[in-house]
Amino acid sequence: MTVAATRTVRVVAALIPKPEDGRRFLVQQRLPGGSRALLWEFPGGKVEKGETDEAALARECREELDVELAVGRRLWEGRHTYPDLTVELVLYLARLVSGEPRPLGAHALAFHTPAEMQALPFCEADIPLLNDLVAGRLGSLD
Ligand SMILES: Nc1nc2c([nH]c(=O)n2[C@H]2C[C@H](O)[C@@H](COP(=O)(O)OP(=O)(O)OP(=O)(O)O)O2)c(=O)[nH]1
Repeated sequence: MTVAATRTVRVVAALIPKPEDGRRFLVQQRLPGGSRALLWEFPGGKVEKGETDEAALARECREELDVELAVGRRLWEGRHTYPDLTVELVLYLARLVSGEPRPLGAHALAFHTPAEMQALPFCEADIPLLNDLVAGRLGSLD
């Protein structure tokens, strides 16, 4: 039996605290119809060739949310293999510098606490991340 190797992509994601409310963070619901349809995720996307993680995250959030971000420290990194794709997921702390998030590339946007996120249907790659976030294992999020 041969097992086809899936494509591997580096995906950067942002943990963005709600302004004036450090307990809640921005999450987005994926569009219907595509891969991982209607599952929730952190804003971000694939890193392009020659791009830094920080530049990719700022570009994705400009394109998908119409906001400018200040990207801070790396919080978490993990790998997950879906049937179609292997994702190297890297989460960064980020702050909104300007703009109000708009769902330009998502079905919905919401601010939630980590415990509330655990009750949502989230992308599988994020489950260990959410466990660490809820348990306070990502360190200071200020
Ligand atoms: N932005 C983001 N993507 C995530 C997370 N968790 C997770 O599994 N992913 C997956 C979903 C997508 O397959 C991929 C991100 O690719 P993308 O944002 O460019 O979205 P896309 O719809 O073009 O992706 P795809 O069809 O190629 O899978 O990583 C997350 O927390 N944030």
